[in-house]
Amino acid sequence: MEPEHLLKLRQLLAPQAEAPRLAKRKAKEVDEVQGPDWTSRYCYMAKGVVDAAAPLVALDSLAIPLQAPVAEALKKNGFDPLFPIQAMVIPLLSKSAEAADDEDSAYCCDVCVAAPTGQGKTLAYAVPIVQAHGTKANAKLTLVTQKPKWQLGVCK
Ligand SMILES: Nc1ncnc2c1ncn2[C@@H]1O[C@H](COP(=O)(O)OP(=O)(O)OP(=O)(O)O)[C@@H](O)[C@H]1O
Repeated sequence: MEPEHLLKLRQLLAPQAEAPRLAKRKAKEVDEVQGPDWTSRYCYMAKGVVDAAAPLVALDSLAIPLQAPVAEALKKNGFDPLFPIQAMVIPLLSKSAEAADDEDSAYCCDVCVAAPTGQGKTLAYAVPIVQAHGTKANAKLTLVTQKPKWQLGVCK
């Protein structure tokens, strides 16, 4: 019998006809996601949170104000208001970047952001990186992104 990981790999590489069935199963798994075990601070947003009823957040009302050039660039490019995940994650990561050297701070932590495709994760982590580098010559912010390329190919 084939080992499970090889079976999974084979399914992921299956021809297009297999894709819709696999995509459906994956979407179900997303609803039951468990937090990561490598950090106590993570943010998970349920599927469909960015719909007509979800409150968008005006840039100027963020818990921590953005640096003026960053806010200006976001507005100029049509990213005001922010999606909910951005309004949650940007202030948290900005504080986390500031507290990187202070191990006593509650914000000195890893942050895991998990949300279905299209919820605005890219800016949620990119904005704090730009901000951190704008204020500190030696900003300590490490980013690891996991891109489910196969899933994206099926969803989009
Ligand atoms: N605040 C915003 N206002 C308007 N459009 C936005 C905003 N934030 C992101 N977008 C747009 O929404 C789309 C989805 O955003 P993004 O690609 O960041 O989502 P994602 O969660 O990273 O998705 P994926 O998991 O596919 O990478 C993009 O076209 C992006 O330009």
